[in-house]
Amino acid sequence: MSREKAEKAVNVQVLLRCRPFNEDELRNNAPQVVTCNEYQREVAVSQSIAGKQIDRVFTFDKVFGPSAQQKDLYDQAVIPIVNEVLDGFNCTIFAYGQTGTGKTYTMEGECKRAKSGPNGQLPPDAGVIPRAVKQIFDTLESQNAEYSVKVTFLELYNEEITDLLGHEEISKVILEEKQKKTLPLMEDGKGGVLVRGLEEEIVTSANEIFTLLERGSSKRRTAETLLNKQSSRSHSLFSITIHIKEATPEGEELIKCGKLNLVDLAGSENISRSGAREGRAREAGEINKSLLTLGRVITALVEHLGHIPYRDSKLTRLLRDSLGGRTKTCIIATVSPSVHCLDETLSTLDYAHRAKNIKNRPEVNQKLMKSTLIKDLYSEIDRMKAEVYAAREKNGVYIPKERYYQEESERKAMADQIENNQKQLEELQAKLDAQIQLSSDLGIKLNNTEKNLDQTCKLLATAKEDIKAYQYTLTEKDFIIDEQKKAAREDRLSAVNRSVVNGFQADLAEKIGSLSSIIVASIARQNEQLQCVEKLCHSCLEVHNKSAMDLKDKVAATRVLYVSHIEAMRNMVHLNKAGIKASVEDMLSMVSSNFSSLGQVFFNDAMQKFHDSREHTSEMSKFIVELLDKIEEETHKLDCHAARAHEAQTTSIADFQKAYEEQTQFETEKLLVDLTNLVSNHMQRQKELVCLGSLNANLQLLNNFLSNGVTGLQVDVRLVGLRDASTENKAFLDEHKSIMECATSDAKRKWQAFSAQAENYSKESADFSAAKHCRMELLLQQCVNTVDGASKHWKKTHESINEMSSEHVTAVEVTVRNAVESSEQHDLEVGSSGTEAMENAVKDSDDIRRHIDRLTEHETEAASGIIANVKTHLGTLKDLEDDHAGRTTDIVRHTQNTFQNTYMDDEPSGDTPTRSETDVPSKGTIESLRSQPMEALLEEFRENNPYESSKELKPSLIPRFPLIQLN
Ligand SMILES: Nc1ncnc2c1ncn2[C@@H]1O[C@H](COP(=O)(O)OP(=O)(O)OP(=O)(O)O)[C@@H](O)[C@H]1O
Repeated sequence: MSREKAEKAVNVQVLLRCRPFNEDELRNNAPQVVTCNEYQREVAVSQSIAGKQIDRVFTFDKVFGPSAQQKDLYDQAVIPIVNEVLDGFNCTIFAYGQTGTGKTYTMEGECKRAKSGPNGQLPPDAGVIPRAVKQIFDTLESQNAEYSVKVTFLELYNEEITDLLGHEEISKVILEEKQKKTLPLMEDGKGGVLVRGLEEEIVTSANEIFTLLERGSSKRRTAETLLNKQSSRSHSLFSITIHIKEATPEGEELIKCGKLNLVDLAGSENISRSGAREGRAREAGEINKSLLTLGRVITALVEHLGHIPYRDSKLTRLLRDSLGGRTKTCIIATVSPSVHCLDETLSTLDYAHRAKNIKNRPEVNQKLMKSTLIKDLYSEIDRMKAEVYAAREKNGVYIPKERYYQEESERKAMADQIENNQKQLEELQAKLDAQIQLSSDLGIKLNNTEKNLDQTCKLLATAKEDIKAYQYTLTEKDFIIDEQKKAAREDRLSAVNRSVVNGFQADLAEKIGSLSSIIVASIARQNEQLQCVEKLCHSCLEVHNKSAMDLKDKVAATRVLYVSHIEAMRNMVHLNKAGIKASVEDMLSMVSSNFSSLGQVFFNDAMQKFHDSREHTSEMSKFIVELLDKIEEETHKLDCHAARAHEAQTTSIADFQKAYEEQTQFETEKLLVDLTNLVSNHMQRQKELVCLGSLNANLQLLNNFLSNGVTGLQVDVRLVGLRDASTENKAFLDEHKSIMECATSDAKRKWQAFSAQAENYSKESADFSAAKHCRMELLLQQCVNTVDGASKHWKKTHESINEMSSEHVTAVEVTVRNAVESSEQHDLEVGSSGTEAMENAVKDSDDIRRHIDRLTEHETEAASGIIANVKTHLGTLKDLEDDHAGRTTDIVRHTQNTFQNTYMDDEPSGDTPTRSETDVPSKGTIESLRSQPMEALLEEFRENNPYESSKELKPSLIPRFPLIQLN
């Protein structure tokens, strides 16, 4: 192969299509074993081999999974091929796969009547053939080219070819088929095949081809029924040849030629699976012949063997150019996803995978000039005529010279090869004979060796039996000797052991006695200490109770004090009120007496003034009454507040006391219960003399518990509550004091205003009196002459009026001053009583706080006492524990010493020299020997050790350990 040609070589393109599950598979719920990865162009097949799941992965040029549509496959894989046909290449597409995997579906499609619809669209199920036809015609039409298209549609069944486009009546075809069985095959001059009698239909439109296809398919179906053919066992070949007219720039006409072969192969399954029986075996064989030859052709092409067996089947002869020739080839392998087809799927995948390695050297068909083409056709006709003539005349086959020479040389080469093979065969035969001779010699030797081996084995068995008997006798002897030796040694050792054990027992009893007395003493001490703790707890409780009682008394006393204070204040207020009321009444009565003593005639104006003054006085009196009411109200409020404060304090103290008592009681009870448990646990543990370490844990528990008890007295919270209540009281009293101060200053102000006004009134009335006096003097002067006697009288009257006025003013002044003084006094009293009450409250609060502090101190002292006590107790227990530990270690050490050093048993040691004591037996030995003579010993030995089981010693003869018996 030249370099240029090798460069042009292209691999056969192999696609894989996996169909979806069919209804049967879905109904049977068949597991899926094929997985397609279209993107990676991989197909994975899951196999279960020896219980292991193994995946085999195959890679192809393109992979179409179950969901791939007809259009997808066509667009991605076939369109480029059809374009190449239109460019003048010859291309072939094979569909290869097991029956029922979709070869026909892929090539033809479900819709046999694949005629395009009104808008030229094909149905979605249309396969490769209708789509290719449509693409070809669409392209030619769009190019406005001059073209001619020819189609052939053949069926290859049982190595017989049928033209599916023949115009004969079906019955005629069947008759011909039955008579001739086959259409004769002639070879053309170029190594291709010419099928005589085939009709090449010249068509002008896609629809015409669809009609022809339909006719061909129906012919096939009829033949299937009438001739009992099975379409799955036939190969179908649809070819479409295109001639397109082109013109050179010089105006010469050229013909471009391209051919597309679309082959739907028979089912690839083996004969047994295809259901071939008896009469059909030949048929199946023939089918296989085509497929097998196809496989062999592929192998030869892949392995670059010199001879490619195209001629061995009609299929390979028909498609010779598509396999390793100048044609571009594509194989579509079809598989099922189901586990039921696993074997066939794997075989298809292997087959298709191998086919990937076939290399073709596609060449574009030379464009022929029309004249050349016509010339060629004429010469073709001549050649064919010559062939026919030669066939008729020579009653044989006409073969062109070149072909003859080529075949002759091939034949010669094959003859040479056969000769070579023959020689190789002979050499191999000689080698085989030599090997057979060698193996027969070896067989004889092997027989002899086997015989020898049998004899040796028998001898060995006899020797083994003898050895066993000797060993038994030897063991018998050993046993007797051992028994005799043991008896002597046992006597001695048992005496020593007994004294050691007795000594040890006494020692142990003494130690245990002293230990138990120590434990009893320690328990008594612990009891004492625990009682001490209990007492401390009781005293603590008493202190608490006493403190609580004191607190109660203190609070009650405070309350009484408060009540008495408030009562005193209330009395004082009443007193003041009564005094003020009385002085006002005095004043009123005085004013009214003055009023009555003045003459109605002369003192109308003065009366008016006095009337005003009385109104002012009554207003003042009202104000004072109001003031007193206010003071009373404030006092009442103070009283209420004091009662509330007292109540709150009493409640909080009672709560505190209750909580404190409960907590103390609970803690004490818990403490006692825990202590009792602890003591009983401890006693129990002491008795068991083990687990001394747990004492520490118990003591730790006790310590924790007591510290919890102390910290559990949460008095601070309640103290804070009391303090808050006192502060609240103080704030309230402060507020009350400020109210009282306000009221007092207000009253003062009013009194001052009132007294000023009263003074004014007095002055006015004095002025008024003076004016009257002057007027009266004038009148008197005028009437002096007339009323002498009356002069003295009026004088007296005037004097008496003056006197009365001054008296009246003085009396009012005195009254007012008294009222002011009493008010000030009252103010002072209220102030002092408020201060006193406040001081009392503060003092009481401080007392309570101090009392509680003292209480806390007492408690802390009591708790520290308990802790100190417990610490002492802990120390004592630690000493106790150390003491116990020391003593226990003594016992253990002593025991170890006794059993490891002092105690001895009947264990044979290598150090003991072989003594001659057997010769001089002790008394005990003699006795034992007397009671057990040799025969008896032998009998005992044989009874315990029958000859068959002489290898195993009876348990009684196994040496015992010294402690087994003691414990
Ligand atoms: N990709 C697919 N999508 C949908 N249906 C499919 C597909 N492939 C095959 N089938 C269906 O599976 C059934 C068998 O398919 P088909 O007749 O094409 O198989 P085959 O390989 O040509 O079998 P045989 O060797 O017997 O001719 C048909 O009913 C077809 O419609």
